Amino acid sequence: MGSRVSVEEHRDDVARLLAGISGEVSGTTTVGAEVSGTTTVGAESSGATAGGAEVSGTATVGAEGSGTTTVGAQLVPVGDALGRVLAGDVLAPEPLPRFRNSQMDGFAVRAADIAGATVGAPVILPVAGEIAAGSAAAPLAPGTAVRIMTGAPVPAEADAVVPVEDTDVGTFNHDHAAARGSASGRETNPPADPASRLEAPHDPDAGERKAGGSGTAPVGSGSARIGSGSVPVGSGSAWVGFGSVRIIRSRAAGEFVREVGSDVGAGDLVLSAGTVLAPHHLAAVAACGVAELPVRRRLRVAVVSTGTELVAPGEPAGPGQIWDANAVALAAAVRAAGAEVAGTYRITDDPEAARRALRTAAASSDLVITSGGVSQGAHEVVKDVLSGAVFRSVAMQPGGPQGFGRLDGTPVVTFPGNPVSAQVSFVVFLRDPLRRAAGLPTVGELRAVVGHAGESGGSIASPLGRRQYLRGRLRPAGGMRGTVGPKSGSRFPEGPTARTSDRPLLQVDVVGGAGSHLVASMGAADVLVEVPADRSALDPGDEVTLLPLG
Ligand SMILES: Nc1nc2c(c(=O)[nH]1)N[C@H]1C(S)=C(S)[C@@H](COP(=O)(O)OP(=O)(O)OC[C@H]3O[C@@H](n4cnc5c(N)ncnc54)[C@H](O)[C@@H]3O)O[C@H]1N2
Ligand code: MOO
Repeated sequence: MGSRVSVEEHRDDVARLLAGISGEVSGTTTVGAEVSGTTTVGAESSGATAGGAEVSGTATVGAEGSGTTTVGAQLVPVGDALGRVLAGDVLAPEPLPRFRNSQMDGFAVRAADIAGATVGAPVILPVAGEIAAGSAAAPLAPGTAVRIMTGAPVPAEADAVVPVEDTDVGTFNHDHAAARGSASGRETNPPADPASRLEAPHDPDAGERKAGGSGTAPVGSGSARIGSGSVPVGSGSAWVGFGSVRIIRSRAAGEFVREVGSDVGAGDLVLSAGTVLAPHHLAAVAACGVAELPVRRRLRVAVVSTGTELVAPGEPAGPGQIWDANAVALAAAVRAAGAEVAGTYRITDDPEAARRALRTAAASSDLVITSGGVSQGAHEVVKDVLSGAVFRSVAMQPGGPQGFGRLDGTPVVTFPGNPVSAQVSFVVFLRDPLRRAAGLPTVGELRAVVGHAGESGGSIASPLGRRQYLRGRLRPAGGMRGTVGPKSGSRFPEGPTARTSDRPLLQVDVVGGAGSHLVASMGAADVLVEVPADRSALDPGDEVTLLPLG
C-alpha cells in the first residue's frame, strides 16, 4: 500500500480509467419523421443483445427517419425502454390525432344546423347512422346528424359533436344491449318519450324557426325545428333504425371535435435525446406508432466478490462462513446507476481460480468491480491477480484500501471487502461516473444539521486525517424532535448550505456506529454523513454534507 491519497485524487483516477468506456453518444438519431431529401432509412443493426439490436456506426433509425447515431446506442422495443435514456430525438411520423375524431359520445352535426337549439326550442335532425370508434365515416349530409362514439372519425362536412346528454337520447349505454337482446332489452331500456325526457317548457316563439334542412314539424309537447329528410318523429319508437334526434343545446363549430394534429403535427418533436424514459414518455411514442427507440447502450459491469468465507444468501453458512452481501449490493448499485450487470462472481482466495474468474469477468464486461482481497492479509487474491494495478490507501473511512487497473484491457476498480466499505466506495467513486455514462443525472449532495450523533445522542469520534462517512437517517419533515438546532458559528462552515435560501436545513441522525462491518445498521440509513478529515468528532448541531443512498 503506497502513501495515502485524498478522496478527490482517487476519484479523479477512477474517472480517468472510465473515460474510454463511457459510451458517450455523439451525434443524434432521429426517429419517426420523414425528413425531406433523405432517403437513407432503417436502422443498421448488428448483432442482438439482451435489450435489442446494437446500433453500429452511423445509421438512421426508424421507418422513415434520418440522422446519425453512433456506437453507444441500441434499438430496443418501446415496451422494454422504461428507465433507458433516449439516444436521439423522436419526431412524430404522422400527426396526432391522425384523423378528426369525436371527443364525446353523441351526434356529429353541422353546427349551423343546430344554431339556437335550446330545451324550449330543440332542433330535430334525422339520424343517418352510427359511427363507432375504429370505423370509417361517410360525409354528413346537410340537415342530418349521425350517432358518433368517442374516438370515432368525425364525418367530412360535420363540424361539431353534440354530447348525447344534450339530446333526448340521454345515453347510448343500453342501445346495443337492446339491439342484441331483443325486445326484453328494449323494454328494460325503452326509448324515452322525447317530450317527457326533455321536460321541455313550451316556447311559442321557437316553433316557427327553421333548421338548416327543410321541413318543420311540431314534436311532442315542445316546439322544434326539424332537419331535412322525412323521418318519423315525435313517437317513442323514433330510435328504431336511428330515427331522429332532438337536440337541446347548440354547439359552435369545432366543439368536441379533436382536430388532426391538435396533439402533435407530423415531424414535430415528441421526445428529445437524453430523456430518461418514464411511462408517460413511452405512451407518447407508442401513440405515434413508434415501435422501437434508440437508447444509450448500458455499460456492462461485472461484480466479483472475493473471499473463501463467502456463501450465497440462502445457502447454509458453516463455521467461519458468512453470507455474501457485496455481490448483491454492488450489482444492485450498478443497476441503479443505469448500467447492466454483466455477471456476478463469487470466488475463493485460490489465486488460480481467482485469475480465471477475473479474466472471464473482464472478457465479458466494460468494467469489473471487485470487493475484498486488497488489504494486508495473506490471501489477497485481487492484489495477486492484478499485479500491475495501483493499490493505495485513500484518506477516508470506511473505504480506505482502494485500487484500480486493467485486466486484459478491461478497467477494474477494487473495493475493500467490508460490506459498508464496499458500498461507501461505490457511492463515492463509481455512482456518478456510471450515471454520467448512462446519461442519468448525477446525485447531488445535501446539507443538514445533525440531531443525534453518537449512540446516546452525544458525539461520535472520527479519525483525524481521514474523511469519515457515517450512516444517517433524515428526520421526517416537521423538524427536530428535541431542542437541537443549527449551531451558530458551525464547526463545518465550508460548502454551500441550505441557509443561503429560505429553506431550513435538513436534519439528520447518525444511525449505527462507525465500523465498516455494520452492514445491517446501514439498512436503517438513507444518507451517508460526511465528517471532514480535520474533525475528530461529530456533535449534535453540526452542519454536515450528506450523500443520499439508493
Ligand atoms: N493489517 C491490516 N489489516 C487491515 C487493514 C490494514 O490496513 N492493515 N485494513 C482494514 C480495512 S480498513 C479494511 S476495509 C479491510 C479490507 O480488507 P479486504 O479488502 O482485503 O477484504 P477482506 O479481508 O476480504 O474482507 C474484509 C471483511 O469484509 C468481509 N467481507 C468480505 N467480502 C464480503 C462480502 N462479499 N460480503 C460480506 N462481507 C464480506 C470479510 O469477511 C471481512 O470481515 O481490511 C482491514 N484489515
Ligand atoms: O477502510 Mo476499511 O474500509 O475501514 O473498513
